[in-house]
Amino acid sequence: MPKNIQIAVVGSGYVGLVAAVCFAEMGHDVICVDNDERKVKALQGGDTLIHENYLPELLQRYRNTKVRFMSDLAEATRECEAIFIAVGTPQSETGDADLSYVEAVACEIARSITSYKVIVEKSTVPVYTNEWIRRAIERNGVARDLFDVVSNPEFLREGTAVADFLHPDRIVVGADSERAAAVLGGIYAPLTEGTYYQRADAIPGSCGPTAKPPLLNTSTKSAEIIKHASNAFLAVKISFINAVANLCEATDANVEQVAIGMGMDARIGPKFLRPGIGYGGSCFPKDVAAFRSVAEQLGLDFSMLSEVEKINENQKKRFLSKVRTALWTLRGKKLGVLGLAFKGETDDIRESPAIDLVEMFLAEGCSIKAFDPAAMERTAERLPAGPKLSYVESAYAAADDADALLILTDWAEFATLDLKRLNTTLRYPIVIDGRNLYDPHVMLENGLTYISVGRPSAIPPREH
Ligand SMILES: NC(=O)c1ccc[n+]([C@@H]2O[C@H](COP(=O)([O-])OP(=O)(O)OC[C@H]3O[C@@H](n4cnc5c(N)ncnc54)[C@H](O)[C@@H]3O)[C@@H](O)[C@H]2O)c1
Ligand SMILES: O=c1ccn([C@@H]2O[C@H](COP(=O)(O)OP(=O)(O)O[C@H]3O[C@H](CO)[C@@H](O)[C@H](O)[C@H]3O)[C@@H](O)[C@H]2O)c(=O)[nH]1
Repeated sequence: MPKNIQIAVVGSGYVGLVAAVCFAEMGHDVICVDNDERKVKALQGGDTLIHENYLPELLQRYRNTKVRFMSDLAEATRECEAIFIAVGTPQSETGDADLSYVEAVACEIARSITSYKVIVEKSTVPVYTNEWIRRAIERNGVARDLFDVVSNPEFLREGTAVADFLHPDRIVVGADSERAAAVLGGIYAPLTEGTYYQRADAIPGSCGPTAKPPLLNTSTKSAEIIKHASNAFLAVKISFINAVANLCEATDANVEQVAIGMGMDARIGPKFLRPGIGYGGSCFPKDVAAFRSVAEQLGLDFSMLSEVEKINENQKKRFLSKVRTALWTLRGKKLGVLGLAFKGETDDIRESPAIDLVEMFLAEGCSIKAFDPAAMERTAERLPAGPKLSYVESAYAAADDADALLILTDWAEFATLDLKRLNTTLRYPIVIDGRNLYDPHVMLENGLTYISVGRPSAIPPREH
């Protein structure tokens, strides 16, 4: 029977908050610490602050009981055996990960250690950070036998964060001490022993009642590299398929068919081969840059990653050119925009290619009516509404009297629009889709001119 462990999670953002409620769901007692008092109060009051499936239910179930929110890291450190650091590691001006938040937390933890603690690096950090945290804690006068630092990278995706956390493909624990590895083994035991999945009220996901996700024990450095290498590899896949999509456009081939054919090879796999306007979000852009920077600092040539970044940037420019070609000119054009978040099912707009494109179209003299099911409030803080930009309440309001409708985010609801209604709402029946959400035949049948990514310009007959 897995035992209940006292856990502190520092940072209550996308990773910290999800980890905190999921650890409670796994049976542990959790203190979630944030130095943003406003967030702490909101969470104590039951406001999730971010848009994630299952998060409201879990927060409601455990808030102020098995998950307590506070800003006092010293108290949390004293009470808990394992302390997960889940604060931001944004990109610095040089491309490196900015580790100042991690450092501040490590030093604050060090000042409160009086008994053995496992400090867990959950934030995404470059190789050697584990050693660097350890030295920072020692410099604060903590005896070496009073703590260990473990690397336990997180692989959840936004939008499916809770299900991903509770149904991981793998759990990676990088530990240079058996004692610390055993604590982490205990924390994840409800998943690795499968007891969680036998519960009738378990959050559904990929692991069925008999599943047991593997826990991979590694060195701390290997764990750190696993995280950066995994994100960089996924970014490679996306840029690769985007480059193939461009080749398909040049030859009137169909990238969707090409991706299916490639993905059927078990060595390649079908996932992360969706072409579009490029990857965004708070992870891939910064993690690819940080991994490239690590290689540079080690004197190694990993220029492949610079190419990945270049292709990614270029995808947005190609999309803009497509819209320009379809409308002859951009100046003065009225565009309906569907999607502002960096991907569907999230309200996160960090490094969103959709927002980059909105800014590019505004700079070209277009006016925009934009709709996103969850990200409009955040976008309006960055790009306030004005004479050229308005935020509207539905996809059809965005399309109303527009010269073209652009699909920039792959929200599920954008894939099931009433096409007849769109046709009559738009000024010109043109849909330019940066996410390939529609079958071109269906668009044609509904009288819409449809332009997407990596598919033939003239629509060939339906395939049966
Ligand atoms: N977002 C994801 O999908 C994802 C997935 C896997 C890994 N990661 C990594 O996890 C880390 C966190 O990412 P995030 O998206 O949750 O970030 P976030 O910005 O949403 O949340 C970070 C939180 O840390 C808090 N914080 C900062 N300094 C603090 C301090 N000194 N004490 C207490 N709280 C403090 C902030 O107030 C904020 O609430 C990053 O390293 C990221 O790369 C993110
Ligand atoms: O085939 C694809 C898949 C994704 N994307 C884009 O890539 C970006 C990232 O998507 P996704 O990976 O689903 O979202 P994240 O929440 O950023 O998750 C990534 O980044 C996290 C933070 O490190 C990791 O934990 C996850 O494993 C990793 O998938 C988004 O802009 C997507 O639109 C594509 O263009 N094509």
